[in-house]
Amino acid sequence: MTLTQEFDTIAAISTPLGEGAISIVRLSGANALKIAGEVFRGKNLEEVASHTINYGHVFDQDTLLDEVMVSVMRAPKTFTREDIVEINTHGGIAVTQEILQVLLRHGARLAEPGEFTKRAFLNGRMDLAQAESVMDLIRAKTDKAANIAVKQLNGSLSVLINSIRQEILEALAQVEVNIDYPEYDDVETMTSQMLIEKTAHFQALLTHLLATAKRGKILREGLKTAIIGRPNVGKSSLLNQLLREEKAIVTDIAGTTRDVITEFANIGGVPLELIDTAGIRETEDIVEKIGVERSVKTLKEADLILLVLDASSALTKKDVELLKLSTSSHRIILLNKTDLPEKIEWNQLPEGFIRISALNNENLDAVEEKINALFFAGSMDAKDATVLSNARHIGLVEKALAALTEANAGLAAGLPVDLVQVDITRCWQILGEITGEAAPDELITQLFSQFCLGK
Ligand SMILES: Nc1nc2c(c(=O)[nH]1)N(C=O)[C@@H](CNc1ccc(C(=O)N[C@@H](CCC(=O)O)C(=O)O)cc1)CN2
Ligand SMILES: Nc1nc2c(ncn2[C@@H]2O[C@H](COP(=O)(O)OP(=O)(O)OP(=O)(O)O)[C@@H](O)[C@H]2O)c(=O)[nH]1
Ligand SMILES: [Mg+2]
Repeated sequence: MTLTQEFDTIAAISTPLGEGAISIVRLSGANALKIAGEVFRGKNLEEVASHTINYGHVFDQDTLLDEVMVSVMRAPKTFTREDIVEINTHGGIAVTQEILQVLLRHGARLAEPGEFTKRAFLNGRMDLAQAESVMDLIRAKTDKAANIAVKQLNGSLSVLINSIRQEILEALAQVEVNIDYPEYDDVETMTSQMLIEKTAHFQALLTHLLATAKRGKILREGLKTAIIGRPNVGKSSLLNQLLREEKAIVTDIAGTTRDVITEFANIGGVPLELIDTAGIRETEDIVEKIGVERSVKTLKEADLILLVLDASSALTKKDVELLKLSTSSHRIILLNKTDLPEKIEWNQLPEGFIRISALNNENLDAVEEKINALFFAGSMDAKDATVLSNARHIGLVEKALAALTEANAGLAAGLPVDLVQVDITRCWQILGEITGEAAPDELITQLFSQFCLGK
């Protein structure tokens, strides 16, 4: 049984400030019931059963403030592990603020941002990764991002990190045993061999976890997708089709799109940040020239390139150049205008192109399927996989992996075991910062300060 820490009683409005049906003012701490009882007229809150909701009125001295429902939850089975009282008021800025103010006058202290969740963490109800997931969940913009966060709230990442840390600890303990009780003369060699295998194993685990970070980032931020091609091949028409909306101007004049246009589209649950670019060609037009330069830059920064070619004309020098320029990245080649007689030389194209007609909305499903296959290879449906998505966690796993890589290389180069032990211990320490087991106070203060008020 963990003992909770003693803190003063805090209060805050836990719902968004605005006109709504109901707002909640929350109290947490040893005096929550006493303070609420002083302003509430109805049943005696200090006597009602735990986890009940109670009807009554809130008064400021003799002035009636609101008709309310009050939830009473006694420690330790609560979100913060302290006594919690939640006053459900009529949603409205003035009423809710007034009730908060009267609670403050009766001895509660205004909570800092994230302080309820911070107490849940400090009182051992959840670890740091779980607490952070509360914020990730609130900020999630798509259902898939929310799905990652709620799994983390349930402890999936913490369980994984804890088990890796435990394995590392066991390996380190084995080193101690070998050193203290050398049964064989070549104990140093044996220990070193064991650690080479172990560190390689841990490297594999962390590398695997890091690989999920890319997916997490895409789901959170969207996939930067550049639509490129020479003028007039149908890039803007494709953008409009994927958006199912006439966003970009389409004309038969080459050089219609002068600047980069960015729009978000939801393609099979994957948020795409679609970037329509100015057709790439040599040009003397100064405005178009800047547009073309930006297109080339966009192409270099994109996660995905949709290279559009005109199937109704023979390949041009520019097409060939663009094919070369875009090979290194994730690229899908689209042969557009297949509704017209085709003149493009198929045999000069790399395999895997898709024939479409942006004009007639033909075969765009195949484009969506290909995007999913390229980035998620079926893994979008792997609902139970733990995904790294929080930037702080990604950074720490990278650091932990670097420490292991150093250890492994050191062992391979014949460094003494006790030197390498330092790196492995550091890796264990760094991973502990994810769950908060080895997190410095300043970090904790800073993390929770980014929360919203009342959380
Ligand atoms: N009204 C209200 N709704 C809310 C919250 C809240 O604080 N108040 N939450 C706040 O984020 C979320 C729910 N999260 C919660 C998490 C744990 C406990 C809790 O009491 N845990 C106890 C076990 C309770 C039981 O099993 O009966 C515990 O862990 O000991 C409550 C809420 C979302 N909805
Ligand atoms: N037949 C046919 N015409 C198309 C197709 N897609 C686009 N077009 C036409 O091609 C012309 C150019 O289309 P846009 O979408 O403006 O081409 P773009 O690549 O954005 O051109 P720039 O912005 O100038 O680089 C327009 O007249 C479109 O209607 C298609 O699939 N079939
Ligand atoms: Mg265009």
